[in-house]
Amino acid sequence: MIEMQDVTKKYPNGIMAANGLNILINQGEFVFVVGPSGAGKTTFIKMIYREEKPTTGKIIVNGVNLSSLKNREIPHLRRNVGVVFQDFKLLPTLTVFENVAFALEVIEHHPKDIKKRVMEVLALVGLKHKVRMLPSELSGGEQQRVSIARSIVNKPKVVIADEPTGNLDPETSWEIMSLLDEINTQGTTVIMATHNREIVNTMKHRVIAIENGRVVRDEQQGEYGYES
Ligand SMILES: Nc1ncnc2c1ncn2[C@@H]1O[C@H](COP(=O)(O)OP(=O)(O)OP(=O)(O)O)[C@@H](O)[C@H]1O
Repeated sequence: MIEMQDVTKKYPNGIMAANGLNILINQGEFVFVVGPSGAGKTTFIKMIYREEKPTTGKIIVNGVNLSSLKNREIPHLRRNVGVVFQDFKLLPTLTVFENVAFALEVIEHHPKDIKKRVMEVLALVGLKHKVRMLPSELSGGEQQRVSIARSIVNKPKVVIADEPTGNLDPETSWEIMSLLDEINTQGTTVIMATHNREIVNTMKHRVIAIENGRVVRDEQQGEYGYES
């Protein structure tokens, strides 16, 4: 359901952030993407939601070949691919409710349906009681919960997370991981780039290691495999 065929990515400065990626990720998998700093993890993730285009090669997401995707079709792709960032990327002037509703409203739902769906996902992430608050009034872990709620509000087939626990303490990181695990258990594919050794080694999911833009390891129930 996510497939990369001979994908390369050369940035204008000449850096090859992807150098012959061939990867197949099936619906419902939970995949950790690991590797040293600068290895190409973020580039890999950005190419899946078309934030970056590959220089050569083919990427297929949910049956859609991203190379032939027109710009006007990108919003449709983004609704099927939820994205979670290390720094949350919430809109600071919008409330918790509005941040989540904003992601949904683009599909022109009835206001009553919007409210129902937003409250449903905020309940799932345990934040029903903070709907009127602004992101600045929340802890880091709570902000990440809002961003997870936003990522799943359109019931995407895939959630991709780039270092979602990078700004969080260990306990809060585990709370976020159990949420992502729950989302995965319900059938959503989860792809997560991380430097967190303990999380990778404890959760025993598929591990894809990238170094210099190449897959150097791809193991089921894999280990983090680096020192830190
Ligand atoms: N927009 C860009 N323009 C030019 N070079 C870039 C750009 N984005 C990333 N790079 C380079 O591509 C390489 C891969 O970067 P990327 O961010 O994908 O690595 P990463 O594995 O996510 O690193 P980290 O673990 O530090 O987040 C790096 O050498 C980086 O400097």
